[in-house]
Amino acid sequence: MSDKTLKVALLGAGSVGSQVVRLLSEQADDLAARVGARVELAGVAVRNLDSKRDVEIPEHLLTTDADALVAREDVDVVIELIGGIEPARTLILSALKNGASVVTANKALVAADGPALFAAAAEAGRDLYYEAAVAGAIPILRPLRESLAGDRVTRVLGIVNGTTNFILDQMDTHGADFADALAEAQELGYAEADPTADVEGHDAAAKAAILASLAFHTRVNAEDVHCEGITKVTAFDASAAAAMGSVVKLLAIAELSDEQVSVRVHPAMIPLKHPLASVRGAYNAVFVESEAAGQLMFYGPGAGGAPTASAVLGDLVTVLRNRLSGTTGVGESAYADRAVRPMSETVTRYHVAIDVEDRAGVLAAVAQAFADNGVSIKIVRQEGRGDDAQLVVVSHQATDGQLSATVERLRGMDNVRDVTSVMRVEGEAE
Ligand SMILES: NC(=O)c1ccc[n+]([C@@H]2O[C@H](COP(=O)([O-])OP(=O)(O)OC[C@H]3O[C@@H](n4cnc5c(N)ncnc54)[C@H](O)[C@@H]3O)[C@@H](O)[C@H]2O)c1
Ligand SMILES: N[C@@H](CCO)C(=O)O
Ligand code: NA
Repeated sequence: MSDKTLKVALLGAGSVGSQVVRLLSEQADDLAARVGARVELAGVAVRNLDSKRDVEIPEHLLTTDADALVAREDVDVVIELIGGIEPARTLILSALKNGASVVTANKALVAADGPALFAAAAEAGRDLYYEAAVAGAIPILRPLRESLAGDRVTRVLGIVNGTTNFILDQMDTHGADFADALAEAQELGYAEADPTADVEGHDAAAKAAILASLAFHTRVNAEDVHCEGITKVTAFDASAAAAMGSVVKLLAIAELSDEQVSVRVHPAMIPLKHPLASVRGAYNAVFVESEAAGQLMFYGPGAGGAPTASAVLGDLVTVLRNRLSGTTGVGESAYADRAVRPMSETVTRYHVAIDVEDRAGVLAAVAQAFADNGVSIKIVRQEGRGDDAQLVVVSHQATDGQLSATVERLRGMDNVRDVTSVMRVEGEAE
């Protein structure tokens, strides 16, 4: 083992940061053996010195001056666990400029401004690793970046937000109230500082952008991702899914077709027999389809302090080994420069439930609305309800533009009383 001691500066000691401190201390000997040098905390930047923390941090390590900490010449690696765009961005850029490598879990920042960060790392000859940013503890970025680098990935389909999966699961299995389930996810440390990012789908969209960039060797940022969250998912949607032998999940989907990428996050019905249907609680799973390997599934804890810290420590060991041997890992691979397909041209399927008047010609008029938009119908089910009827229509594949135009037309029809549920259908053969 080298006599050198490698120094780590930690920014942020919240849910994830405090677990990183714990693991660095509890596993110090193993980490030293694996890295080939002792690993020591140089300092921990916090917002408030007196906050109550999940782990005890020696007082002399704490500072509220993150800028001064990243400017220290003896720091080899900066771990950024503050979250958000600023000051995280400026701190990471100055860490790289000062010659430190960086490990971060900050998907919001990587998805918003990845190329500038990767360029700064390349210019500095340092590493920027972010495995914890997508699907927490699950190794998914390195498999895409390294293990699958010789294959052609065509599709990534994932449950990548623990908070929303936890909420949907609690609503589905225990009939839980949305607000109670969200409060529990916050209590368990899964949710973002502002949980709007979780429930509106922005957190999953950031992860989808990162996955798509790595899978398809191109640049996709958060703004390229069509994003719908779970706030409009109702108990009726859940029961409509159950009636179809399906379950509602918030999916992140990145696809490559005709050399264009399409990237989207939205709730969708998936059949109970699909492997993603059994992903419960705050667990995540990412399904990868590639030309030679076929289907691969990566599954595990997608959120929470300790699981996320596991991914951070994994990156830390790699980055420190690189430091010792004077090398860096693989940088950005964005040579393919692919166009992003608009959502309206993305192919999907819809499940639509409508309340209609139960009289002659109504079914034909509804069918005509689908036909006029070029949408073929796969399943129609009708249930009588006094003078009304509930119609459930499941379409064949069509573009999202054709499908949403059909729903608009249904909403405007005199004999349609209400469109009670509109949900995309994924993970099912045509
Ligand atoms: N919690 C998870 O399950 C999870 C999983 C994967 C990735 N992440 C990511 O990890 C990062 C940290 O998440 P978290 O859950 O630990 O958040 P958190 O809110 O629990 O912790 C963030 C900490 O940073 C501190 N902080 C904010 N601004 C600061 C500043 N300028 N200087 C010093 N400290 C500052 C806050 O006081 C807080 O203690 C985020 O980027 C998040 O998206 C979290
Ligand atoms: N808030 C995120 C943390 C993991 O990135 C989630 O719930 O999945
Ligand atoms: Na991960």
